Amino acid sequence: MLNHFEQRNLPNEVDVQLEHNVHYWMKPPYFLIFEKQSIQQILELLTAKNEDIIMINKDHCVLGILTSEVIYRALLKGLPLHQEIEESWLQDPFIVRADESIIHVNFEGNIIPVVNHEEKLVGSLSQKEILNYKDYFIQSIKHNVELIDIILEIAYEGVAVVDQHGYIVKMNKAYCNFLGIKPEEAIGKYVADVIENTQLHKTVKSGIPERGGIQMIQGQKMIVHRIPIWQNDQIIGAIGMLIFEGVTELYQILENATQVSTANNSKIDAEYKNDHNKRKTFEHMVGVSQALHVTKSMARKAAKTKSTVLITGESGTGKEGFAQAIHNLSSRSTEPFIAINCAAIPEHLLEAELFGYVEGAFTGAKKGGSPGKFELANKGTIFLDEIGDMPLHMQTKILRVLEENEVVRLGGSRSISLDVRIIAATNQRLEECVREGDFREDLYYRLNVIHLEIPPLRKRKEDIPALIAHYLNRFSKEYGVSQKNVDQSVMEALREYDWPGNIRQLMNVVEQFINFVDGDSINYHHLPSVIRKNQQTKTREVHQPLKSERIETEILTIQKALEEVRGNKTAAARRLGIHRTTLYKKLRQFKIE
Ligand SMILES: Nc1ncnc2c1ncn2[C@@H]1O[C@H](COP(=O)(O)OP(=O)(O)OP(=O)(O)O)[C@@H](O)[C@H]1O
Repeated sequence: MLNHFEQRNLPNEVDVQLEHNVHYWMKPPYFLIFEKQSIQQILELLTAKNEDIIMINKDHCVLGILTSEVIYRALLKGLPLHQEIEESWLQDPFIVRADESIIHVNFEGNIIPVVNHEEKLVGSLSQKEILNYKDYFIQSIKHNVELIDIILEIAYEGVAVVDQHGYIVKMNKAYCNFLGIKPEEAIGKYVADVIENTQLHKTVKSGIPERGGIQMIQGQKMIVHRIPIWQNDQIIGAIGMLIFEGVTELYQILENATQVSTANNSKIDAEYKNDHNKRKTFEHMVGVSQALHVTKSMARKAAKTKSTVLITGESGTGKEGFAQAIHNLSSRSTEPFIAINCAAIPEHLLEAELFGYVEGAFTGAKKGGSPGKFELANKGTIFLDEIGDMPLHMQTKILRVLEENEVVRLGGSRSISLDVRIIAATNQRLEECVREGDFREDLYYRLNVIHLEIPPLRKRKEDIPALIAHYLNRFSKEYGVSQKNVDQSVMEALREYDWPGNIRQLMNVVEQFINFVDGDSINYHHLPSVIRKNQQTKTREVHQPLKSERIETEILTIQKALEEVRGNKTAAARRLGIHRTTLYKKLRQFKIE
């Protein structure tokens, strides 16, 4: 009887992928039978196995499932036992692919055939196996939830979580103890009715994270963090944390820390302040978006290598900041970081700037000559900004320096060997420049060893509230004015704006707020007119295709900026927070007079 089973060429185990890459191994036996069997043969098999049967062809492709019910019905009709099974008797099976999640498996029916990507049978799943797994899955979810609860409960910090409307969904023991209430007296209530002086209901509206804020609770100054929770570009709630046991504990920690630092680290501190504070590190790159985290983590990896890095991104996205942060994290951090903007230096001076010159190399050359940026960057890093704007003949010379690791000063003949790490940046699409013959292909590949693409601000809007808060704080300290609050309508307009000048433009807007807003509150009418207009245009044209909408907003923004400065392009570029060359490019591209 068993010769009806065909198990040749079938794998011993099948790997069915579950959620989160958990794998489930299926084991034989397979309840299989080839096509064209007689009723009698099938009947014997069903009696022996008490399972439904998967019918397959010679290629192990599933033809269908045969149930005992169908066979008995055939016999009742009076069909002879030697009658061959007909294809029409087969039931369409519910098939699962080997890489599918078992969570989504419909477990009606006894056996579910599992097929590979070619639709060939690779195994089967029984109802029992699926139910076992579902039990296991539910248990593991329960376990994770319990684990989170335990972590929250043992934490010293008070933790409260609110939903997007400001209603409490979780409050741990530490917070409840501090407030002197039971969790059930807090959960489901509006947070402002439970926690004194809370701002969490505002955090879910503004999206501004606050770390180390001071909040008076029960007459005591508490240190709090308020962190919005984002999901798919939407705020879905916020977490509030009470840190330490009030400010006294913080002072204690601070005192301990400063004692240690003055005793042992004063020299290191002074060096740190002198050197690092002048330059950016990754901590200076503010933002909470996934896109920024991914870019930072790639850049941290790049810092550990010696390779050339090409940073691309729109103007004002932070390319130079990233270049400095990479240098500061690299083994060259104590050596020079020399930046040069290739677009800002007139073509005839660029060569002398980069490679230096010897005495008498040209009229007006300094006595004794002068080293170029490459020499100055020796052992450190040179940052070649706007490399896409470099003239072709200079590209050839840069390539030679890269290949030979040495420079010859202008007018000189002696080669000076160099050990310089190169980080180049551009806001142009270099592949296109290569295609159009404006950029050397060999130099492009030489520079593009590690490519870091910094996303524009409009593609990481979660960063906007954090950046606004950061710059409000920084500029109010710099200008010695009191902290200002941002009205919700202002934050909405700022979040909706596309920021063509990216973070540089955002900085300028915040600086204007600090300089021109008299009271403590920044309201809608304080917004620059381009941002107000943008929001109005967006609301009007919500049904238009996204691309044309963005272009139109950009044109409006540029036109408005030009009007405001009576056509002065340098001033308009400054106002927009973009480089002058970028403005010229955009004027040409959009045919703005
Ligand atoms: N993530 C960030 N957090 C805080 N400030 C930032 C961030 N990214 C950029 N900035 C600030 O924005 C300004 C512009 O950054 P940067 O000069 O590095 O941009 P860029 O891409 O090199 O611009 P360009 O292409 O015009 O030269 C700088 O003042 C920088 O400090």
